[in-house]
Amino acid sequence: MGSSISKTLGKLFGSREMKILMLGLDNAGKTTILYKLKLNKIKTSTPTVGFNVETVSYKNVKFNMWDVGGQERLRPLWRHYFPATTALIFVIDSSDTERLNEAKEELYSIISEKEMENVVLLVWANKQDLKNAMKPQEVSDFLQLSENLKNQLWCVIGSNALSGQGLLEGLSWISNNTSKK
Ligand SMILES: Nc1nc2c(ncn2[C@@H]2O[C@H](COP(=O)(O)OP(=O)(O)OP(=O)(O)O)[C@@H](O)[C@H]2O)c(=O)[nH]1
Ligand SMILES: [Mg+2]
Repeated sequence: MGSSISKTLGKLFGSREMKILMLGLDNAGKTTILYKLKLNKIKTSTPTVGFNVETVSYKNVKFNMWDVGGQERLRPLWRHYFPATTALIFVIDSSDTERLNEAKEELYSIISEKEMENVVLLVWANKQDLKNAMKPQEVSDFLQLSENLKNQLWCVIGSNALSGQGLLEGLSWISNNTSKK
């Protein structure tokens, strides 16, 4: 009841709420991104075992952001977080070129799931501040999304979780590319 009233009010005032699922290999920067957006602070984080969830409000949208641990032994748990996801954010450490192929395989295994076929996909090519980081376009080419994702909206944006560069741009892209109904 309360939730349906708030949804109706939300529609009147143009605000929306959506579930965002943030995944990616361990050490990609997911938790750092979450708390930079939520608190504008760099929280020294240890690897996530389980998940963190925070609501980030931006431009009349409440993004309920789920950040799930990315260590290999935890990845089989990812699918439990799929239901009701509007947007998938896949975070990549652009300086970890040795594990880029592993990241690509994990990304494709997520988006090939039936439950995820209608989500919009944002890839944050993170750690752009590092000298050896691949540029967003290089990450994008490597992932071959334009060849393989014909029916899904997707975008690759460079980010630096420490300074916040690229983070709000990513949320804006999600907001602009999801239904306003
Ligand atoms: N230089 C740089 N370091 C970053 C950036 N983003 C995150 N880091 C660092 O990368 C390390 C891992 O960050 P986390 O946010 O814990 O990574 P995670 O993706 O949550 O890892 P799991 O919880 O194991 O899945 C930390 O030491 C962060 O400070 C970035 O944009 N630039
Ligand atoms: Mg984490």
